[in-house]
Amino acid sequence: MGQYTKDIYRDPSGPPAEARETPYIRNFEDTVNLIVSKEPIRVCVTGAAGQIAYSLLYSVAKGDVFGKDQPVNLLMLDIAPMMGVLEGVKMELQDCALPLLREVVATDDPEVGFKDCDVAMLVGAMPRREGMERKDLLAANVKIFKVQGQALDKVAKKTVKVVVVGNPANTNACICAKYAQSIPRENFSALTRLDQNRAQAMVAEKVGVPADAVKNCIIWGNHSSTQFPDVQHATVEKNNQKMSVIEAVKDDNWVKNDFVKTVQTRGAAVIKARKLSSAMSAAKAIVDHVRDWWFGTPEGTWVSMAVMSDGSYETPEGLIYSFPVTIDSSHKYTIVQGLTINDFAKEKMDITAKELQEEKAMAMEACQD
Ligand SMILES: NC(=O)C1=CN([C@@H]2O[C@H](COP(=O)(O)OP(=O)(O)OC[C@H]3O[C@@H](n4cnc5c(N)ncnc54)[C@H](O)[C@@H]3O)[C@@H](O)[C@H]2O)C=CC1
Ligand SMILES: O=C([O-])CC(=O)C(=O)O
Repeated sequence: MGQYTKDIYRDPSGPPAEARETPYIRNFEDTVNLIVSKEPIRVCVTGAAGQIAYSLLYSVAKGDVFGKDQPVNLLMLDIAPMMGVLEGVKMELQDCALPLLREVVATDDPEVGFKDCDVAMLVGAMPRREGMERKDLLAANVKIFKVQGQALDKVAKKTVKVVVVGNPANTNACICAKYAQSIPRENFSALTRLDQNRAQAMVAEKVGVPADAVKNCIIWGNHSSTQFPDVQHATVEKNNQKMSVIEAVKDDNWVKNDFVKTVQTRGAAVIKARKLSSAMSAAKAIVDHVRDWWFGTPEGTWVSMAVMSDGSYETPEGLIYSFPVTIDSSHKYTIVQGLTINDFAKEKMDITAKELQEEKAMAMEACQD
């Protein structure tokens, strides 16, 4: 056993000696050996001094995303005035004494933050306040993603997986990919998992089942109030019986109106109540998004990710549009094909595509100067 393993055994918070003969401890030893033998991966979180990152960093460092046997080096990026705060976050992470956490870097230089990174979680940007739409942040935020795209292009691994969270997330991801030409476009995504989780939880409450009994809700399009949350192909398990959500809910009016509107405006409702935008639920959604990208989706299940459109479902190519995807064990996602799109859905999907086209045009212009 290596030095690191011995240190864990000396740790008073480790397993009691009398428990070492139990099957649990044999598993513990296996896990420790795996941790010792695996190379750390490099994970960058931007906006690391902000509120989403405060939850997210802990989840990443304790193994919720990349597994309990995968060591991580955390690269935390924020802007110069936040370096003092970031030092505090770094101290707290160290004080958690997490066995998977190896190196912690705090920096305001994107080329340091993205150096050789395997995964980049781009959270850092200005959040909206009450009364704003996410696209109102475009002028302020889009240039951040131009600079970060250029830095990723220069120093990140070419296999880096990027998830953009900072709003307007889809368009920021589009700009980031554009300025990182040496990295495949498929490696860029934007977060719509929070919308999916909201939709799933809302349906579960309506039907009276736990959230994980609801599967395959879809978010189409933009992470904005034009997104289309769609349960036409979703299923629910109730009393050991699997059925379609439409059948379980038995309320077409709710599905087409209240449900859609509530998911579309949930972010604004949280801001109104908290005077700050969603943070805990956003961090949880980032964990879900990246974990599924890393490990793959379970058989028969798809998840929503905003990815580069290839024209599927007649969406304009070259937009970062949210689709249902399945993911294999080699981190490759595939847009689910062949779903029936009725007239109601088609109309909603076109509205959100149009908004994304407009945002992209505005973003390209903002990046010229
Ligand atoms: N896609 C989604 O589902 C969601 C997106 N968001 C968005 O995430 C973003 C972050 O939200 P919060 O953490 O609540 O905001 P926050 O204001 O608490 O933190 C943002 C952090 O980003 C930093 N930052 C600003 N410019 C930066 C740059 N160029 N490089 C690195 N860091 C930079 C700030 O200094 C700050 O520490 C916002 O744009 C918000 O609208 C929030 C919730 C959900
Ligand atoms: O609404 C916002 O501005 C923050 C966000 O993206 C969300 O909560 O979905």
